[in-house]
Amino acid sequence: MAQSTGRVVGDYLVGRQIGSGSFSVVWEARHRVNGTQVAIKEIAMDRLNKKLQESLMSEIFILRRINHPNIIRMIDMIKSPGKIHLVLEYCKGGDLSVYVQNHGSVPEATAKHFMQQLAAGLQVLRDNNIIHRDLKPQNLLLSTDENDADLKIADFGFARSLQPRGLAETLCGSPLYMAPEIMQLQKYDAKADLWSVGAILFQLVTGRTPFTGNSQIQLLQNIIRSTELHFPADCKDLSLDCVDLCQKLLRRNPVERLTFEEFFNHPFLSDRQSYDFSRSRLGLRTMDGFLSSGSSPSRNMEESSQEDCLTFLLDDDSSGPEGSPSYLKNTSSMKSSSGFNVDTRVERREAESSPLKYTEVTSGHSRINQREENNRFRFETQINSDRRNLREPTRLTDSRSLIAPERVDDSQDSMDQDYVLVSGPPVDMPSSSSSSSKPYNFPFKSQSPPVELFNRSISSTAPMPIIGATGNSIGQFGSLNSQNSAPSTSHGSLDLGDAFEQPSTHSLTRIRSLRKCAATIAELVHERIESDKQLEAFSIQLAILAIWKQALHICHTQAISGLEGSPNQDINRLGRSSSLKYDTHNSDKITDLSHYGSEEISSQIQRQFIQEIELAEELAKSIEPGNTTMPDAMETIFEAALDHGKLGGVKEVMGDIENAGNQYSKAVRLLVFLLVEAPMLILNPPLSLTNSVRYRLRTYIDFLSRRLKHLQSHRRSSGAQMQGSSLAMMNKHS
Ligand SMILES: Nc1ncnc2c1ncn2[C@@H]1O[C@H](COP(=O)(O)OP(=O)(O)OP(=O)(O)O)[C@@H](O)[C@H]1O
Repeated sequence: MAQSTGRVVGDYLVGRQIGSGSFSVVWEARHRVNGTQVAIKEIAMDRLNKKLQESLMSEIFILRRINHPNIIRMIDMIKSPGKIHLVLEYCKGGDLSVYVQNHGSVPEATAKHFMQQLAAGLQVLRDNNIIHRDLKPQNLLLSTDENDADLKIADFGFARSLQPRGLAETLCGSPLYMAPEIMQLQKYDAKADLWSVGAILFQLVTGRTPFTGNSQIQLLQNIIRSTELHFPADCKDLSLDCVDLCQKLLRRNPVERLTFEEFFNHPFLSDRQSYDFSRSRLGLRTMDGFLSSGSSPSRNMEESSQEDCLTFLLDDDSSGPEGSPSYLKNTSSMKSSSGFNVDTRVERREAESSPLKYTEVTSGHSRINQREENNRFRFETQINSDRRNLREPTRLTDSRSLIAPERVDDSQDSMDQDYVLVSGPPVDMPSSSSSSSKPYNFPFKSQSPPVELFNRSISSTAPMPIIGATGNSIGQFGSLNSQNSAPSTSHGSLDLGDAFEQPSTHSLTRIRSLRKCAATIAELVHERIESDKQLEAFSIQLAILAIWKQALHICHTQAISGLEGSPNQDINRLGRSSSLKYDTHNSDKITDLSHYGSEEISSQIQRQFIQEIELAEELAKSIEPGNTTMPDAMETIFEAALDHGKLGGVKEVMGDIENAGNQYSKAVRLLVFLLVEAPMLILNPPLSLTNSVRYRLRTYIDFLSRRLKHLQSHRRSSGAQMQGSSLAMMNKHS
């Protein structure tokens, strides 16, 4: 019999504690009149910021709508000062993780029973357009501790949004059931839940998780490296159906993974006697005058498959109930925010990308043992790189995510955190025509700090697509050479995507451009490391992660058709660009891509990305906890571009044409990155450029390109002169 604490919450007498989560304590309790046993989840509201409070409300909203035997039932919600108590049906059997701990592997029949129950619960979620995102045994509660217990899905995204996966968790925890696309911060869809289902099934029947790793990085590496699903030797008796279901659920590529309909209809679950799926269709209830919706038995398969592929940004948990992590917006606009065809099928099991989000270890309630075990990654610190904190001291223990490159802030929060470029009349800008013929009239004032490009704004809340770049000088850069910074070579051609301010829509061209950006910016990181500016290096490194994440995203989503169907010539171009001299940081992996197919390119990018994460880890370790100000990577990059421009000017004055060209090229690449790629990256907050700043960037690029052209013609003419004199010499000698 539970020991009562003597505390009363509403009509309930609170008993012993039965569990705890990151932001909650769960108590066993009884109704003081009828004695009904319940679980009370107590949440301290003062620990939640506004966004999290909204997520909690979203969870409550979801729970109140649903009445189904396989979804934890919320009986009541009781508010008290500073606290919210969710009165939940009591699950005597505890959670499935305890069951698995106690039983090890379970007979297939038991696994099938749990899977059927889970499928029924998931069907309700599907009907309500809810993605759970964090399905794992700990979130599956059991009505009893018997084999035929009812399984109930619990924890709808609230805890998930409370614990955005971040660096610390990335490094210290191991989300054994999390879909790789979520780990990689890809856009993901409802199928992410199906990966988790596969991992849970695998564990039920084998007694162990399909993939392991002491950290999220290791786990991800293991998932990526594996070519097929390995069942332990002692699991030979598993039915073909069971093995087949595990394999089809645990496909890395969500496109290849089973759809929900296929899952629901899989032969392993087809024994319906023990469970009636149709119950799930009746699961909604009317509450608070709110009519349930979305229960549509007639939904056809096509519709369901399409919805499986609805994507939304990771951790889009910020805009109230509908924007909560667990609420799948059923709008067509969500279908492909990337603009790529997510339905593209591939023959291969492609490895996905892997940006890992940076967060904290703040909770004392971690259930993940590795956290404690892994001192190497003890990461008591949280560095907030949000640009909004650029000039504000940021406590390293802040629990906000670091870069969260996948995050798009909600409008309210980003009101005061987005930076846009200062509007107003362009300053220090020579006209293109005047600058073109005057060798030293470059727009970089060497003695004064560069004009501050990035500024706070309360007027911009969302990434602004670059539009309206018409017929500007950018289009003239085809002859520039920014991609090739090797001093000994000519300056080649500058890849500006489609020669406008939009990145190329061609996947390989875009990847190539991103790769070049990453390589150039990587130089900055190394320069900063060498001059012991770890914090700056770290913040820039996060931008590099965002770049690779974008590349991975391209591979992952469209690529498949884009890469495979791409002309060889483009692949070769990608290969040729590997001669970047300054690509030391990245060069070993992404080398000559011309020899590789799309799958290999994708895995190379993944490996590269993981390397970059490792560097970020290293840098993060060297940062002292405490109050610190996170530099703004975009500003740093801009300043570096100006420095290169200035230095190029100096070199040109000194007659060092080769180095002048290199400096100009680097400056151009960084500026092009800011103009073309950076606004398209998923940064937190996103980078928005005003027209005047775009104009300024274009003008700088234009100026530099003219200088480069000038240098090139100078080289050509001196080369011709040299040739002429050599010929004369040879003639003389002959
Ligand atoms: N209705 C319930 N009946 C019985 N036990 C429960 C119930 N709800 C939660 N528990 C127990 O309490 C534990 C903590 O639950 P809670 O939902 O607060 O956190 P969590 O989701 O497990 O963790 P986190 O919030 O960190 O993800 C659960 O793992 C489970 O063992």
